[in-house]
Amino acid sequence: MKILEAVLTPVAFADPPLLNVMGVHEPFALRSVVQLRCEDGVTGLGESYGDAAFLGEVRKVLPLLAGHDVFDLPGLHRTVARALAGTVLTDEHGLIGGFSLRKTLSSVFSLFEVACLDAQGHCLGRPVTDLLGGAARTSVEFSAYLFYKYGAHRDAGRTTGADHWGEIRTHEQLVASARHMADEYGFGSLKLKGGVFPPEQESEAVQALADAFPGAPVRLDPNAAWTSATAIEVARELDGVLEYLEDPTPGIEGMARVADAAPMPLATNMCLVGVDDIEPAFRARAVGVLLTDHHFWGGLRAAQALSTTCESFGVGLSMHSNSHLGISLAAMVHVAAATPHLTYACDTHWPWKTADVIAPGALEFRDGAVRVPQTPGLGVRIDPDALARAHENYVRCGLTKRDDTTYMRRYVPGFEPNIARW
Ligand SMILES: O=C([O-])C(=O)C[C@H](O)[C@@H](O)C(=O)[O-]
Ligand SMILES: [Mg+2]
Repeated sequence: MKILEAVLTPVAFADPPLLNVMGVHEPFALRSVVQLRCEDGVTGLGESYGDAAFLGEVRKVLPLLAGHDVFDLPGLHRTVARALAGTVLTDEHGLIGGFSLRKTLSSVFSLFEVACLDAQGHCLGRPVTDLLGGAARTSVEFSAYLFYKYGAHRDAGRTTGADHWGEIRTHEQLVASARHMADEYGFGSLKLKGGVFPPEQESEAVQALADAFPGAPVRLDPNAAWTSATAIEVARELDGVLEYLEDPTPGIEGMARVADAAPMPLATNMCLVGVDDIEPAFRARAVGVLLTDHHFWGGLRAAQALSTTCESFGVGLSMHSNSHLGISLAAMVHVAAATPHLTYACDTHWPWKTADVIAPGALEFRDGAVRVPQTPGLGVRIDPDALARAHENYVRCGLTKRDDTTYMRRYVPGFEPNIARW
């Protein structure tokens, strides 16, 4: 099954003003959509990051794909490596850890690997899960991803685009947002994105969530906003309340110090973000739960392989998420379904978006889980009108990278990221 043409469409979709350690989400989140047009009318879909630097690397690969067999993934890897030739992509936010040649290659390869697997599935008439060795589960559980947020966006001093969530700052507002999400999606576990307010406030917020949802597992992710001493203090305070504590402090060494004293496991999508980090992080016992993400781990097969690695070392495994659309959710669901050692409900930003590029109906949440599509490939199709609208958003919004910190300065002049602030 040969690729005839690879088409890249940069897209943007409305994103609420969600707060994190780096600042606040801008009015649009950027993504890339790739369509591999293949023989026999087959199209393979992939989705990933949409900032200009990433798109620039993806564009180097596009012209090399015509004639490539979608079943030759090692050959695809060599082609991508050749096209990128030593580039290291960085980002402004560092929310998914450090940068490296390998991570850059893994990120760009992933976009095309997913699209090839989708095309393979269409060619064979089998879902992607089957191509990954079969389903370990028929549905994939997700947690409610809670954020503090502003009530509306700010466009050069003007307040615009209020959303139905309203402001989320107080414990009451946070619990109400969790209730809303749990009612609408049926989520059984909760994750709070922290690193926004002082640790005492976020610790009390977690307690308020635990009180409001008795028995529901709760996680807190301050994205390395704390020193290791503070992290140990908060971890002890939340003994018996938190299912796991995610990236409380920067670096493998700091995480190891906290892990040694914390009563609950530490999870990460920041200090262990590629194969080169596995040995040092596991040796230091810095991590109890690895949050994989096929977008930067090198595709669905590389993410799936972490199942064996983590199980061998007694480390739990779950999944990280950035703002994403339906092609990515489908990919996340298929790889999670085909990952035997998946030990916690996965993350998704899904509830925060209001539009998509895929035709509705393929992916639905029931009781906090998405049923694994049984149709060929990823099981999702592009809605051409929706894709055109999302591309128009991209052109009109004028954003070329994610920069939560600069945008935050419209709300808080002089704001600096909260990394290791407390
Ligand atoms: O678990 C995480 O660290 C993330 O999901 C990082 C994200 O970028 C999140 O903080 C966000 O979207 O603000
Ligand atoms: Mg995280």
